[in-house]
Amino acid sequence: MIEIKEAYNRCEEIIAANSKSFYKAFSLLPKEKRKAVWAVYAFCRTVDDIVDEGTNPVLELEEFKRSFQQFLAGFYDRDNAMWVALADVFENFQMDEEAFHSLIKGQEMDLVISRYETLDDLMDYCYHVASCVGLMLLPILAPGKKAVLQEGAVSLGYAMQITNILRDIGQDLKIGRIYLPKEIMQKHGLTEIDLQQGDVNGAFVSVWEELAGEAERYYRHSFETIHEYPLQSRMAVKGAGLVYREILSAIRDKEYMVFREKHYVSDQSKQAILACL
Ligand SMILES: CC(C)=CCC/C(C)=C/CC/C(C)=C/COP(=O)(O)OP(=O)(O)O
Repeated sequence: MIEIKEAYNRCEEIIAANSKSFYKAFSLLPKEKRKAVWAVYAFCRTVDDIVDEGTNPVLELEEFKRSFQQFLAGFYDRDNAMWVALADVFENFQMDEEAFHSLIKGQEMDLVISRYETLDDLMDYCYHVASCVGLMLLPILAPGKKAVLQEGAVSLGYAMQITNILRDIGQDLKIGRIYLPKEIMQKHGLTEIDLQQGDVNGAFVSVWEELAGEAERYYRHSFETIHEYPLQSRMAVKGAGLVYREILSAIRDKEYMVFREKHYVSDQSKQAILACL
């Protein structure tokens, strides 16, 4: 049986090793909230890893869904840090179970869908894999404020996921996935062959910028309600949003070279953004 303190430590290691941006931004939270975010991150990472790295992802995801149902009924592996920490989170906060189910559904979409026809189709995917993370975190970040903050949390998830997609175009192509909606590619005359050839042509930049514009719009919309968060959480949420938004600038600075490289926000820029909050 793993001790609760040890369980949270393990979740901290998971977020620190996998997402420096989120780790840094959410370190601005008070301890109890920070630890809860680590546990939610560990849950998201586990589901994501099953889909991206599992040997039999369909089967493993089914198994994971069963484990989550069992967890909700109070039965879970006491040797598993994620479940132990998450059980503590569910005890201390009014967690939104539906959001957890929706996140899993989003990961299932990744197993069966590798192309998106319309922007609406893509946003439905973004809702499941990222906006739902916002809804999972909301009861921790802003207890009792769902009514006023839900829309902003969903928007921030949309914005971040579009950013993530625009950063990971090359990596996703390698595993056979194209998230850029066909209707937007067609509008600008970008073909799948251009993408496969890693051609940063005018059409590619137009598609990229159209989606970046969508992301920017969602970031702005989410920031409109930031004052509704309790003071303790405000800087962390705004910081996470600003740091993630900065990825778009980092890619523009590198002239949209997303096919062979992954662009990060430098530690210095992260520091500068967080210091200005
Ligand atoms: C209210 C609120 C806080 C809303 C935001 C919700 C949120 C944090 C969504 C995550 C979206 C996203 C693109 C995650 C990538 O994680 P990753 O681990 O792959 O990150 P990486 O970019 O560091 O690789």
